Amino acid sequence: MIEAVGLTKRYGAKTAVYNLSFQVRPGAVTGFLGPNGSGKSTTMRMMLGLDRPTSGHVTIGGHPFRSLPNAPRQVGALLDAKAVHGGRSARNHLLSLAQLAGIPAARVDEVLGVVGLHDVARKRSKGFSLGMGQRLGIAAALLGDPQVLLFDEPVNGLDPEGILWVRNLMKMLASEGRTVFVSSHLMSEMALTADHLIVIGRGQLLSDMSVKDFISANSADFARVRIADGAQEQREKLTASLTEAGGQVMSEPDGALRITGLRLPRISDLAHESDVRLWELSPHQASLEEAYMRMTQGAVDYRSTVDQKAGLQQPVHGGYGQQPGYGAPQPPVPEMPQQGWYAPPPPGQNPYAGAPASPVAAAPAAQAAPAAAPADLTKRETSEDAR
Ligand SMILES: Nc1ncnc2c1ncn2[C@@H]1O[C@H](COP(=O)(O)OP(=O)(O)OP(=O)(O)O)[C@@H](O)[C@H]1O
Repeated sequence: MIEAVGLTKRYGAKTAVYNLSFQVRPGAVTGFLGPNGSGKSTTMRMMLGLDRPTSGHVTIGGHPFRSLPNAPRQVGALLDAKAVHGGRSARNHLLSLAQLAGIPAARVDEVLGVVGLHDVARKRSKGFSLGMGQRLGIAAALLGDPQVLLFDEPVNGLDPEGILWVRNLMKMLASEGRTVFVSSHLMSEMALTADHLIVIGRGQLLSDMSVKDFISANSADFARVRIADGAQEQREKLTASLTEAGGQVMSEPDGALRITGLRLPRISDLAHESDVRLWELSPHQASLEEAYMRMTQGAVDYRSTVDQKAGLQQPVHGGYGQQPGYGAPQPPVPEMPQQGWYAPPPPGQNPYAGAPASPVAAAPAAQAAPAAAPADLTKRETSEDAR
């Protein structure tokens, strides 16, 4: 198990990590998420004794990394796949690591096989592609057959087959009872790989819960309703009836209706009572990406100025004449923001409201970051970064 308690790291005036406390348990894949610059790598470096906390501490199996006896056999990590002597072959690179840790040479060939690099094992790593470099980094992490594994962006640069392989590898390692802690920006991948999530923003804990709970806490389940193409009158009737019954109705880009606040049987009853024939009535849960975007948008430091729709938009009320399948103007059903990640808010929140003002405000009460955050956590001053 990995345990962080009050972990804080300052670089001069910059607070990279602030008062982080969490546990990473064995037997599960724990995803470590957060926007660029939120402190994930700094946290992992502190776990591995590569950076010293300003305050607080982090232990692995109850010990700080630096006092673990024969650490490479207990903890394997991939932090930076490029940290390899390019003039060495993959095999020699692993052999030198194995020698330092007292690991038999036979294990090197074993892990080369596991990561699929046996055919290029004697080639110099400087000629390796990004994905091959990642595989070599993963091989190094597996070398000591450790119980605890840390991976910083392990699928970076991997092709679809490689991504699938990493996914299965992580799950297999966890199913063997190991502690697997993995950072990634690929939400769709995390949704398939992780059991549990630790989410940080600007160095502070935003969330520590299962993937399922995370999605439920940061978005509402919704129903999708589709009625016959061109059935304009029916659409209006149904929208009015659903709204009257307390539902929130939004129009999806293809003309389907997205409904929150009403359960499926109720929607079905209301459609029946309104004499509206449905082509689709289906339950949906928001994706991890949608829930993540909703939770972290207040903690994003680096955002393109080209993105005119940063944050949740006030829905546009108005015509839908150009929507496919609808020749006539459509009723004034609010449109969903035209971003792929729009998620309805959790129950009880106004679906038309903007983004939460801060990551602290967005965090569930039990997981909220400390109220008294240092001043520089609310403002990113990139010029101070001395990396
Ligand atoms: N050695 C350092 N000196 C000064 N500032 C640093 C140092 N290392 C990290 N930082 C700063 O601390 C903050 C957190 O950085 P970190 O690399 O941990 O974030 P991250 O979540 O891993 O980001 P990314 O997702 O982009 O990899 C950033 O503002 C970064 O510039």
